[in-house]
Amino acid sequence: MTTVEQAAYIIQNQIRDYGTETVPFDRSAGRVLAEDIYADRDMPPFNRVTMDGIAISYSAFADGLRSFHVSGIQAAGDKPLHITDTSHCIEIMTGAVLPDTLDTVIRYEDVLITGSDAEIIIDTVKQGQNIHAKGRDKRYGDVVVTSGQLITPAIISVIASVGKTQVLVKKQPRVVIIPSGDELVDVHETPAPYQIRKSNNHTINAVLQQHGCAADMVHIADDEAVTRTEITRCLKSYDVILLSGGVSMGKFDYIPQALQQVGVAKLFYKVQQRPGKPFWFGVNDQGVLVFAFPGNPVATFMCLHRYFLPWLNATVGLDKKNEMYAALSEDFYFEPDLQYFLQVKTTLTADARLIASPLMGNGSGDFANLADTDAFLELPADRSEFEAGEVFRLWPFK
Ligand SMILES: Nc1nc2c(c(=O)[nH]1)N[C@H]1C(S)=C(S)[C@@H](COP(=O)(O)OP(=O)(O)OC[C@H]3O[C@@H](n4cnc5c(N)ncnc54)[C@H](O)[C@@H]3O)O[C@H]1N2
Ligand code: MOO
Ligand SMILES: [Mg+2]
Repeated sequence: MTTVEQAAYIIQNQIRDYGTETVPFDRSAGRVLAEDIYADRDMPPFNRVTMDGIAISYSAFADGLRSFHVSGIQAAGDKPLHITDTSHCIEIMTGAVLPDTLDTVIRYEDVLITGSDAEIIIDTVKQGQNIHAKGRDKRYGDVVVTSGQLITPAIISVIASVGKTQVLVKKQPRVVIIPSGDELVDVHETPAPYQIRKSNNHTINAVLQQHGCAADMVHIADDEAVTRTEITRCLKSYDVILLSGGVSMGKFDYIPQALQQVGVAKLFYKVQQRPGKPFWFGVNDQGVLVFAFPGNPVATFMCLHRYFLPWLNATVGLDKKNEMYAALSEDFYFEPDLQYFLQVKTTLTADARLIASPLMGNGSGDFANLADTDAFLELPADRSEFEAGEVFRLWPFK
C-alpha cells in the first residue's frame, strides 16, 4: 500500500503554475504577490513630525533661548509654514511636515504656552528629536515588498501607501468541490431520519476561502452514469476536482471506477493511514488533478490538510518550510500498521514548548470532535507505542 510519504511525494510531483492575474489591491489579502512593490516616494515622504508640540530651530535653544514667540499653527495635511526668525516657533501636530528652517520638535508636555509665548520647561532637548526623517524607512524606487509573499494585512498597507490600486498575484487553480451520496441533503433542508445534511463540502470550501481560493460546488448522486457525466463535464471546466465520498468498498461507491472510465489515470489508491485510507488520487491527460477523499468527515478534513493544502501552497509559489512539531502530552497506543493522524488540542507552555493533548473522538465519522481539537499529530506507522514527551509532526487546522 502507498505510504503517507509516497502519497505526499506523488502529489508534490504534480505542482502546476496557473500563471498570474491582476486584482484590486483591497481584494488581494490571502493571495500570493507576483510582482515586486516599489516605493513611489521616499518613506516617509517628508520630515514627519511624531509628537504634537512646538517646532523650533535648535540653534536658538543651543544659544540659550527658552521662550519662543508662537507665530502659527500647522496641522497634519497643511502646507508647511515658512519661519525665518529663529526666536519664533510654531505649534505643530503629529503627521505634519516639518518646515525647512526648523529642525526640532518639543512635546506639549514639555512646554508652557501662555498667549503667544511658548516656554520650554525641560533642560535636555536633542537636535532633530521627534522627527521621522524623510526617506528614513525606504527610498524612492526601493523594493518595499518582494514578489512571492503571501499578501497579509500588513502588506496591504504598504501596497495602499504606494498608490497601487491593482496588484499582480498568482492565479489560483479553478476548483470544483463534489460531494457525493444519496443520503445527503442541502443545509437548508430538513433531513429524513435516514438522511444527513451535506457538511464536508462546506468545510472544504471554508478552508479554501481561508487560502484565497474560490471554488464551485456540484453534488452527484450515487449513480454510475450520472457520476461519469458530471465528472466528464467538470474535467473540461476545472483544474482541480475535490471529491468527497464514494471511494470505498460499498456497492454504490462508484468514484474510482468512474474516474478511470472518463480518462483519469490513477496515481494511487489507498494510503497506509487512518483516517483516510481509501484516498484516491489521479490526473487526466489535460493535467486536471483529482483528489477523491474518503467521505468520512474527519478523513476528508485530514486529507485536505495533509495533501491538498501543501500542493496548493506549492502551486502558488508559497514555500512553507516552517514545518510544525509538537510533543505528546501523554503515552499513546495505536496498534494497526497505519500512519495515525491523532486529533489533538495544542497548548504552548511558558517555556515555548508546544504540547499536543490527544482527543481521539469516536472515529472518522465524529466531526463534532474537530470543533474541540486544533491539529492532527502524525504518528508513524512502524510503531505502536508513543511516549509522553516524544515529538511528532503537527498539522494544525485552526
Ligand atoms: N468494507 C469496507 N468498508 C469501508 C472501508 C473499508 O476499507 N472496507 N473503509 C471505511 C473508511 S476508512 C472510510 S473513510 C469510508 C469511506 O467511504 P466513502 O469514501 O465511500 O464515503 P461514503 O461511503 O460516501 O461516506 C462515508 C461516510 O461519510 C458521510 N459523508 C459523505 N459525504 C459527506 C458530506 N459531503 N458531508 C457529510 N458527510 C458525508 C457519509 O454519509 C457516510 O457516513 O468507508 C469505510 N467503509
Ligand atoms: O478513513 Mo476512514 O475515515 O479511516 O474511517
Ligand atoms: Mg462508501
